[in-house]
Amino acid sequence: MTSKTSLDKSKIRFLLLEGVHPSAIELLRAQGYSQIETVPKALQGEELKAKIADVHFIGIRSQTQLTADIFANAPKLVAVGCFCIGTNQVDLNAARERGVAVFNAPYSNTRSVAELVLAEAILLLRGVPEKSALAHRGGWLKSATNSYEIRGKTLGIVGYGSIGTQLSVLAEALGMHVAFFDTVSKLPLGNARQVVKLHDLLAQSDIVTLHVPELPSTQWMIGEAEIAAMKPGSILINASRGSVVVIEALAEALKAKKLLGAALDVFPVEPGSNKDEFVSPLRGMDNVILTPHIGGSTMEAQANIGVEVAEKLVKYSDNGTSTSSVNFPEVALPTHAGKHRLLHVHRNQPGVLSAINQVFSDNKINIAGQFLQTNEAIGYVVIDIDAASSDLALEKLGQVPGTLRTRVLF
Ligand SMILES: NC(=O)c1ccc[n+]([C@@H]2O[C@H](COP(=O)([O-])OP(=O)(O)OC[C@H]3O[C@@H](n4cnc5c(N)ncnc54)[C@H](O)[C@@H]3O)[C@@H](O)[C@H]2O)c1
Ligand SMILES: O=C(O)CC[C@@H](O)C(=O)O
Repeated sequence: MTSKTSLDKSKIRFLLLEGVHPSAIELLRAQGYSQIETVPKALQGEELKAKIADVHFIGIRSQTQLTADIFANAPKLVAVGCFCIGTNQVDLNAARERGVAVFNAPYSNTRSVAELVLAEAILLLRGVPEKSALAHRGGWLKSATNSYEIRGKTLGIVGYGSIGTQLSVLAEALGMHVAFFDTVSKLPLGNARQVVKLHDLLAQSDIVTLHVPELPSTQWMIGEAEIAAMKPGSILINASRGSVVVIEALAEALKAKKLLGAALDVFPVEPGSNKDEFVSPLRGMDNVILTPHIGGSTMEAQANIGVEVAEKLVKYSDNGTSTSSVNFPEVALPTHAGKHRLLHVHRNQPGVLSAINQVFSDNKINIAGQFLQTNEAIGYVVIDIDAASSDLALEKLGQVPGTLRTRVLF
């Protein structure tokens, strides 16, 4: 071994925020990583900049905003683990520009969200939130008025992805009719049917539930006009992102009794920790279920997410495998026993690959294995070579125009 460039595992620092499940920490430790700092809440601003400046991997959930400014203060950062589905809290382009790979857990909490939504639909159709709140204040509302079975009702799902489809199957098992709206043509499961226009879906659903990602096209997609298009006496459920619903329009519709009730798990502004105050125009409305962004917060989901994302970070750290990254070219790599592995992340521009190959031919370095994948913005080349040449090759690769980041593993 001649090189001192591969960072020893004992020096690789992880920062895990927002109460990432201990299963992640256990897995990292079992894989030989010992420098793991945990913080139970989200960090922001100067506090986040100070912490991220020194770490190689950061783990977050939905509250920590990783902006271009934050990435500019993270010179050592190799990868981000989002211990959740949503990645809207991360500036994925800024990460990519710095050669930082971002991973998430696209499936582990989907069942938890689907179960919560169904439970809320049942409780709201029975008027349970108001009846329970009244009973807590000493009241007694034994009445069938505005109480309905879920059987035979139409569930309108907006966004028929991992969560929407699970919900579809579970809802049909309870005897519901399912209709959905999605911008992409989707195979309907069971007897579900796709509706072409959002407003048509809204007009025919007894319960509308939102399962779209946060995107420019989904921002405020449910506003005054959409709520007006909903059936009188119907229910709105949002467990997607707070930016999807215009909360003031919803509050007005609830006050006007246009809607029977609503359940919200996500909000335009959410407290960063359990100690901060939750502020919303929906506070105090007994026919509204308000939950603190816990759609995916079950012991099962969090434990699975901890393992899933930690495994992805370990694979990327140990071996360079970037499979299922949300912003990075995906490369599944074999082991590299006996060889040094060079990782080169570069802008996807003409001439970079030939310049890389030139480094090896000019310096007479034999390539034992080479792997390449590109996306529209960056390229990721992995090259296995003999240990004796790795210091020189790494230095030369770093000088190739268009280079964003280099690493060596052995
Ligand atoms: N409340 C929680 O705790 C919680 C937990 C998990 C996920 N989520 C949120 O739920 C979202 C959905 O999760 P998923 O796993 O089902 O995602 P997914 O990517 O599998 O599915 C999203 C679906 O929305 C569709 N879509 C995109 N834009 C649309 C538009 N403008 N109109 C209609 N459909 C559109 C997509 O085509 C896709 O089918 C996540 O992005 C995340 O923000 C919240
Ligand atoms: O656990 C969280 O903070 C986010 C959960 C959910 O919104 C997700 O995107 O998976």
